[in-house]
Amino acid sequence: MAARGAAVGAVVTDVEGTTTSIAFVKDSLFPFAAAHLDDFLDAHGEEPEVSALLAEVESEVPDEEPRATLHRWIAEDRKATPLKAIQGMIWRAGYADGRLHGHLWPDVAPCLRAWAAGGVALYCYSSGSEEAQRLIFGHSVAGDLAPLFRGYFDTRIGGKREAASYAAIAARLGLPAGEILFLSDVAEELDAAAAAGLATCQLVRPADGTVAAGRHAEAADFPAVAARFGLPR
Ligand SMILES: CSCCC(=O)C(=O)COP(=O)(O)O
Ligand SMILES: [Mg+2]
Repeated sequence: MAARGAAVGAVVTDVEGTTTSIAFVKDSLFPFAAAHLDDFLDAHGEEPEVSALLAEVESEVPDEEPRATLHRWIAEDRKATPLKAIQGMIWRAGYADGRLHGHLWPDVAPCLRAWAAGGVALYCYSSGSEEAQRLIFGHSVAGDLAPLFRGYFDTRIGGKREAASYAAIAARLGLPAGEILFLSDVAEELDAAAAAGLATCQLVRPADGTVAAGRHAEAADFPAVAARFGLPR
């Protein structure tokens, strides 16, 4: 269960299912990446950054062509770090020319603005790459929210269901773990954060069909998070 009483100095938020609808990620972002993967690899596959990511894919699945592995991983919604990095690079062009706009639930932007203005340090931790996180907030339906965030963490720091990842994030923030509030829709991620000493709150958004786990504080939207944890409003 979430710690109660310690003032929240920082909020670390998940994206899919927390700030953003699951449908946007699954029905817009992932199909966009799948549709443009081949063209992207044809154009950029020899560039050092991309070829290093392809080598990572190949080292994980040596008996399959990396391009086929990436297509399969997209279809399976695998949270594999090199896939996530390549997806972010593909989405970059879509956000830049207006084919993509980052979905945010309407309650999210006003709260993020109020929390940042009130001195709460905002961070993001998602399976999506750091670039994908900057893009979704930087090109959001509510405008450019990227300046509100002090930092972004992806699975390069560790998996979202591992307590060590949250301990590493707390160390990077330089705050006691109990003063950091982690928001997510996924109970196993919240379990890991709580095991590292972070305060936790599960976003249980009816529109996403999230099921309450019953072992963390719960909120249906960001204003309810603010009310529960005494955040600026
Ligand atoms: C950061 S936008 C892309 C989201 C994504 O690729 C993903 O896998 C969602 O994972 P999350 O950890 O935000 O639930
Ligand atoms: Mg999520």
